[in-house]
Amino acid sequence: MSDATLIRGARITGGDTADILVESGVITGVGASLTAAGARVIDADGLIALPGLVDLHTHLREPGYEASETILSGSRAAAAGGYTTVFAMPNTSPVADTAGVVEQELALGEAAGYVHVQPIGAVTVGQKGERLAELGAMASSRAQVRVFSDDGFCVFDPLIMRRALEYVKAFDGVVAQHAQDPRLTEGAQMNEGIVSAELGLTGWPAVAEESIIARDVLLAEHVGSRLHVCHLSTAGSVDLIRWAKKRGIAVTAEVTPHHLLLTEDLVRGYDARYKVNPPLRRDEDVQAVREGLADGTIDIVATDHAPHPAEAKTCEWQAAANGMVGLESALRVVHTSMVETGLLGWEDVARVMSTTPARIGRLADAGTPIEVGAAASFTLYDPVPARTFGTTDLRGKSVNSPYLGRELPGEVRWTFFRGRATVVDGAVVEVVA
Ligand SMILES: NC(=O)N[C@@H](CC(=O)O)C(=O)O
Repeated sequence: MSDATLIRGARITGGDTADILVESGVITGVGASLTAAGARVIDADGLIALPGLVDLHTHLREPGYEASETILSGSRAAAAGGYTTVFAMPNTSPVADTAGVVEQELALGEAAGYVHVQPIGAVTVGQKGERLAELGAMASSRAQVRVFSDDGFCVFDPLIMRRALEYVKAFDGVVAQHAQDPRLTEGAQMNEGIVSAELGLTGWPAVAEESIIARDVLLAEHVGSRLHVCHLSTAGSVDLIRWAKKRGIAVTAEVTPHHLLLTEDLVRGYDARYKVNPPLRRDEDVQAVREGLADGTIDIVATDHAPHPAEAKTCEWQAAANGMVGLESALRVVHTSMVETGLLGWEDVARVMSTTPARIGRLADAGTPIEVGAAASFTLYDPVPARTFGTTDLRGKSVNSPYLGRELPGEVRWTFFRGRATVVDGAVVEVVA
């Protein structure tokens, strides 16, 4: 029997309409009026075909915090959002700071089968910031780690940061920095500014992010290495990255969907779903990160999907954990914040949510355009008008989404990972067959 799938009439990356033929996990045809005897036919009229999304910043919580998420549940959430690759942050228990842990994560991702789970290695042992982890061993392991981060913590010691930047050059790796001066943010609960003063909450000042970015772009220039800045959130940070790129420094930067849409004003209700690190910022910052993403200063959108159990979120603000789930909503949030505003077209969305994150993470077989010969990893997105985002839209283990009850456009209708459907007509498949 044929394993072929014929997708009829999708708008390729939001542009011209064409059929897509998939056989044995590979795209074997893109064009008008394709035929394939015995193929399963999918009517994609009105749907936008995008290369499978690639998330450079996901927290999957396994090993160690499986009550919040597992590699399997997070993979399902990813597929629901149109993703075919997620880079898993190392703040697990044990921390992913050895070849053994990253290989275990890789294997669990393969067993789940929904997306490629690409482990990120910790920069320092136990993410404690004191001495370098086994970066070389993780790079040469079966997981072939190329991205290293202590995300959740800043690599604060400048000498350790310098050594990490120097070390990863040997295998074309990149250090993804969580830019947060820990001293300037001790006890911080939200963005520092007028709202924090009104609410009497300890502030997280923009300068705590900006001063680390300034230091690190200079270090990256000094040692001639690649630096990636995680979840950039302030107007000043955008200016610094713009300056660094103009100077020829090899820096890339990401923004999260929530920093493209939400502001600190939401904290006024003390609903801990809006508590996140870095915190939601001012409207001026949201405008600046949108412009930065539109003009290429910011390279990518990354979710910072951070699942937490109900008890860590349905409590008083000060006791609540930082973090929001984001895999299932990311494309819809980018649709409303960047496409509906005219700041990005769908080709740009494919670039910032698929092609460039794969390139930064040095994954050759992810983020590839929808063309003959490429792996059949893509998503079919229906740009339907806004409807209420609800718990049925969430497919992971945790429900700490800031969008519940909010109107968002669009719907992921189908996702294919290496030729196999992971989302079928809006529903995540139980088992990837
Ligand atoms: N982004 C978040 O708000 N939370 C992250 C870690 C972190 O960056 O603090 C998490 O792992 O929960």
